[in-house]
Amino acid sequence: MTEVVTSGAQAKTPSGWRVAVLGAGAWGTALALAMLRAGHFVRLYARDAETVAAIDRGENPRYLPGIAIEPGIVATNDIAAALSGADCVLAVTPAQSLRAALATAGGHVPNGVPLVLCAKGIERDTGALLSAIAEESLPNNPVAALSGPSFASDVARGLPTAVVVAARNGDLAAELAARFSAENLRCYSSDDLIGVEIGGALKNVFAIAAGAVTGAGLGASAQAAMVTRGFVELRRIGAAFGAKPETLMGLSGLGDLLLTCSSAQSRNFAYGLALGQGKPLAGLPLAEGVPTAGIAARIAAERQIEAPIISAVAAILDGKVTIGQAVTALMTRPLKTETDI
Ligand SMILES: NC(=O)C1=CN([C@@H]2O[C@H](COP(=O)(O)OP(=O)(O)OC[C@H]3O[C@@H](n4cnc5c(N)ncnc54)[C@H](O)[C@@H]3O)[C@@H](O)[C@H]2O)C=CC1
Ligand SMILES: O=C(CO)COP(=O)(O)O
Repeated sequence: MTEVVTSGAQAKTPSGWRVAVLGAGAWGTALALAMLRAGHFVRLYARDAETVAAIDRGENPRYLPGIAIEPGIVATNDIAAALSGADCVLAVTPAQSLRAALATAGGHVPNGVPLVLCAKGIERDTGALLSAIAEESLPNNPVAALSGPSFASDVARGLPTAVVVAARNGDLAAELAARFSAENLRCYSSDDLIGVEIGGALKNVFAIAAGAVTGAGLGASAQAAMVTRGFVELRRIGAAFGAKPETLMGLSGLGDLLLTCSSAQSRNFAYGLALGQGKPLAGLPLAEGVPTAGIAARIAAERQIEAPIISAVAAILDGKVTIGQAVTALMTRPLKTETDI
């Protein structure tokens, strides 16, 4: 599976893989840089020629403004060229575009190579987890997920970051984690694919809630209460899907909640902030929690899982209730034992 490429900036170490990254937005570009630094030969697929040209110039101003893209990444808008001979594929489109992206990529992904899902979300129309979409779209490729507290700009700048790589096969997860790790990217491994996916998908919904709490001026105490009780909902939904509780206590659950519920650098938090401040929402950058909130609320209702914060976020986003009404409803719910998970 490995090949030593000896020419120019694309030279790779003997242990380097040919890694294809699908999606040249903020996270795809950051991960392409991380893979390059880990010694891999990287091809980055962008749908538009403009992004390819920008990356060739050493920048991606639309998605990672102000960050220099090191030479060595081969950008292309030719999907066949991006995937030809790949040892590993990273899918880094938005969650709602994954199915379409894999349909385009499908015939070009070499059989048997791992497909690593790097998006965070649940498919709005079907309720499918991204691993289910991947296993359906590419049945001949083992599926993994990379998740955890990791802002694209931090990773692109090479700041120290820890993530988790999960696959149903723990040996595959460990191999991917070892191959992806580099000086400033520490990858833990896990065999709890579903737990890692659910943590990454649902934290976005709570990040919107956290932004809204801040934007509406409800105070730091409300913020802490919301994140804590949100975590309870995450654990309930995770349990219903068979996730291990310790996974949700890890980087892809608690870790990413801590990051994105406390920083306006998070696009989901920023979306909630604008919502709480009554500012316009149109034109804001991708906030994966928006489509995920509605479907997560539906899944919770169908499975009779108590998830009042997720339901409140979905109802606010649908314009069915105001933030004030949602807070009143949450505060006046029947009292209960805290440990009643
Ligand atoms: N930006 C971040 O800090 C992080 C993002 N993520 C996750 O990664 C996913 C992608 O996020 P970003 O890259 O930040 O979004 P982005 O909005 O910066 O970029 C999305 C990219 O996907 C491309 N795209 C959309 N549909 C496509 C398709 N069908 N085929 C090929 N490319 C397609 C777009 O052209 C764009 O370049 C999201 O699920 C997000 O939650 C995860 C960790 C960190
Ligand atoms: O998932 C992320 C960091 O771990 C990025 O969060 P946002 O999509 O909210 O910016």
